[in-house]
Amino acid sequence: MPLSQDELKARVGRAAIDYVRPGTVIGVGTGSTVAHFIAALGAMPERIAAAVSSSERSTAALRALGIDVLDANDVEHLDVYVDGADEVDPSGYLIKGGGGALTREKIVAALAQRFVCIVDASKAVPVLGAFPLPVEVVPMAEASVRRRFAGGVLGTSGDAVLRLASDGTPYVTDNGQHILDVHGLRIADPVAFESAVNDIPGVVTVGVFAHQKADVCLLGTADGVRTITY
Ligand SMILES: O=C[C@H](O)[C@H](O)[C@H](O)COP(=O)(O)O
Repeated sequence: MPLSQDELKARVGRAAIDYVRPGTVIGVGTGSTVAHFIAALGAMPERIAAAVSSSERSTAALRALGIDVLDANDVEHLDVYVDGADEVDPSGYLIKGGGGALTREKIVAALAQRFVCIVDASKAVPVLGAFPLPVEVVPMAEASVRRRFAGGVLGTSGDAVLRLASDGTPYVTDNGQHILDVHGLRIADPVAFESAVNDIPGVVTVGVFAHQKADVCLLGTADGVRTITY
């Protein structure tokens, strides 16, 4: 029987423990794949000293396991940051933010020496953009940012849709902002594209992680966990 997507996520979550040195402070991402990594952290015989977390959700899960969570302002440097992704391309460039945590994820990733990305094989793509690109925006800029994507950014245009919560109201991030999910993009140059979107007034963070790309990707496949180093 083929392995379920969740089992592939669990395998890479457990495999990422090999990149964690006991006694260090590490960065922890957000999402269903990271939930498996957090569970594995809790089971480490020699524990980490503490974590810096990228979301309220991950903070709660870490604290429930007795793991200390530090404020990012009190940490200058992390050995490693472990997080999932919505898409990963052959260079280790990512789309992230499907779970809404992109801004804090980028902040914590930027503190780390090494970004270990954990994904199941369905996330590997030749070119970023099939997954609707999350863009965190200040609410008063939603219409102008939407128009900018409709008009095209670096030769690719898309339909930016306001993300809604389950009750139909706008989804609100941990930072009190909204998210536009941009459909129909084809991101040929992730580095230039990330910078171009960050320059649009009202954009808090774009979910392209090119300046904070993965250094290592643990890809969960039917044949086992594949390690890709960029
Ligand atoms: O905001 C959420 C994050 O970027 C997640 O890492 C990403 O959406 C992947 O999530 P999952 O591991 O649940 O597929």
